[in-house]
Amino acid sequence: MKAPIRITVTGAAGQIGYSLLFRIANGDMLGDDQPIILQLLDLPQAQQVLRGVMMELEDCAFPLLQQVIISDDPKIAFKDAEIAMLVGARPRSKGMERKDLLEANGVIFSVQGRILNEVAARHVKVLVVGNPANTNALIAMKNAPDLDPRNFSAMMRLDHNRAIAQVAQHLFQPVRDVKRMIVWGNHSGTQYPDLNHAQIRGIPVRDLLPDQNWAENEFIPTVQKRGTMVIEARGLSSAASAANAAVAHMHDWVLGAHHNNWVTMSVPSDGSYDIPEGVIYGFPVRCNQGRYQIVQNLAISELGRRHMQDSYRELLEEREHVKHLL
Ligand SMILES: NC(=O)c1ccc[n+]([C@@H]2O[C@H](COP(=O)([O-])OP(=O)(O)OC[C@H]3O[C@@H](n4cnc5c(N)ncnc54)[C@H](O)[C@@H]3O)[C@@H](O)[C@H]2O)c1
Ligand SMILES: O=C(O)C[C@H](O)C(=O)O
Repeated sequence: MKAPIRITVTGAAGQIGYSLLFRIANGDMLGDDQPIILQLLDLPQAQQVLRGVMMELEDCAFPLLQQVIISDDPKIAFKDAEIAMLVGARPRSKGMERKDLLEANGVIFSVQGRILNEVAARHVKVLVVGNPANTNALIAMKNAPDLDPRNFSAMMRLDHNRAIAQVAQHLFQPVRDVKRMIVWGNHSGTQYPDLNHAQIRGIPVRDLLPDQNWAENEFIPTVQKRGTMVIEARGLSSAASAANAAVAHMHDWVLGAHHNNWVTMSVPSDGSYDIPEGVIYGFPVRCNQGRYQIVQNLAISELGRRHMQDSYRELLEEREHVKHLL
């Protein structure tokens, strides 16, 4: 029997939390042989709801779930955490851009970064979901100087999955066969979903497209705007698909992606693809034994480069806006 892993989930009483916790407790994230302890954080006014969520977790009698701790104190919730899923933050509503949330949400991540630095396990893996996710992850990372920056990531997996689904649907192909998708940049309208390296059973997706203009005219804008379309349809931002992406992100980071595939993670830039250090940026990565490596030497078109630099510049603007928190 393995030792249990402590997993912190913030915003655990919220929408994403309600879809996420049961998947984690069922073993979907860390495997069906890995016992877990859930440490759930939410605001004082959400504690009653959180107690209800805890009761439901208990009522599932998940064999892997050893303990559930609920708290409104981040020092308790992050204590010895080996995995931290930072979901707790305000979502945008109709008509807002994700970066409009920086004012309201940025400070949450400076506080939580400091507390992670103080009380979490030194090898904690951090995934920031709360928007604007890339810049919030940068804030958390900068406030945790004793932790390895490579332990911090932001979620682009939902965009990655959306891109795969669009290609699979367009070409009437099974989702599982679409490999080597990438979504570069920021989790925002400037992201660059790139199918130029994607393959279906080894055949380049580009060679399968009946209309070469589809990528630029339909695929890219559809993926870029998908979050907005969900908000317009549901009146609430995506939750189950976000939780699913968070589970997949952490699963692949810890246990490796299936079938030698690569996945998109937003991670600290290291100069790869002319994206200078100093932002958290969506890159294609391979994961192995709990570590990720940015996939290198991919050819990027002129148009692709422009998209990638636009998204980089937007991240610089966001960083400038929160420089007092870094
Ligand atoms: N990166 C992505 O792909 C992606 C996808 C979907 C949603 N999101 C973002 O995730 C965040 C959460 O979305 P949601 O739909 O679950 O929102 P929600 O409003 O339903 O839940 C958020 C929860 O966070 C809690 N919270 C707020 N501040 C907190 C703090 N300081 N500490 C702990 N908990 C706190 C709230 O009380 C609430 O329970 C939003 O910012 C949303 O925009 C990101
Ligand atoms: O769009 C949003 O605000 C929520 C989330 O980031 C998404 O992509 O669905």
